[in-house]
Amino acid sequence: MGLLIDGKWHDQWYDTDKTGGKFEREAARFRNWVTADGAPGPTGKGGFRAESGRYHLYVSMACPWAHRTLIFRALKGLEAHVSVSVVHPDMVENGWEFRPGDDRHRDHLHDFQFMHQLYTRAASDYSGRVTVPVLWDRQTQTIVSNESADIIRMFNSAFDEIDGVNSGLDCYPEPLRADIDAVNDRVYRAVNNGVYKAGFATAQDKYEEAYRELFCALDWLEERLSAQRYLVGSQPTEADWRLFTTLIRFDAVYFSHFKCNRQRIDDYPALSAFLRDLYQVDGVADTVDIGQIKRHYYVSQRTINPTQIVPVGPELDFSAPHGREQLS
Ligand SMILES: N[C@@H](CCC(=O)N[C@@H](CS)C(=O)NCC(=O)O)C(=O)O
Repeated sequence: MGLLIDGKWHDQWYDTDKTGGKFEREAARFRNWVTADGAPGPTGKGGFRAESGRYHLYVSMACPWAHRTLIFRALKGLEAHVSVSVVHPDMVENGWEFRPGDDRHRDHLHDFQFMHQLYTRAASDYSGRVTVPVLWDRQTQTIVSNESADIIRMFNSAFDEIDGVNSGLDCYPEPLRADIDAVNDRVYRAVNNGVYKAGFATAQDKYEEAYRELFCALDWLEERLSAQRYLVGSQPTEADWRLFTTLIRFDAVYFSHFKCNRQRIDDYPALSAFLRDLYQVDGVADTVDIGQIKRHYYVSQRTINPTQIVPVGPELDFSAPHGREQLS
């Protein structure tokens, strides 16, 4: 675990001293957008036109933020148009790594050994954390974006004119945007990032604050999902998928490793059925790898789990019936 300073790798854990033990996530630095015609998007510069075969996505199967992008790639039928490389789940002194020679964990474009080499290829003096996901442009040899919230919006619509893309699916429909944004905002703060705020806190009060905010939000989501099948509207939207990637990791990792242990998702009737409902959407199960998820957190975060022992349980069955059809 470390970061780049002026293009040089430094092995260091998150610095929570200056924030009194509170974990604060660093903002992503590459914020350009792929658009249908290459015009600039909401941030960054233009020149990134949606083209089949031009872009490459770097992910970890363990990472909830990268997971969002894999789900959108699958739902939108982008597999043939946006290629993927997967880093190895162990993220230790060199940060995210590839394993040249291991086809499952190779950098298919450069055969780099470390993810930080990709960042310095894009910006030789880069300072900051080296995170996944990354959307890479083969044409200009740079990082388009390392912000998952933006990448899923690009995948949702920018490639729609390309043959074979599922252009009929819109997970961020115009009339629902304000509601989706409002749900996203709370879910991000209290749930997606909330589990990390609890797990990475180095002061008791900061952990407890995050814990309370997290379960208060999960109670609110449970109530909302007891009356409706999806968080906003009558089809799954971005809001559902953004919640999904945290829920699927919760009982296996966040409950124990991050001490988010008031209750499991399995103990919430609506949230657990909602989780199974989304898991059973075509193409989604293939994006879920519980083995890599557990391995990454328990092995990589040695300040939390110094023995690096990976728990065997819990038993999880996301394929069981969800019974939520009648809520549609
Ligand atoms: N804002 C980023 C956050 C991505 C992120 O923090 N990814 C984690 C993995 S789950 C990571 O790569 N962490 C490495 C580090 O912080 O050094 C996004 O949503 O794309």
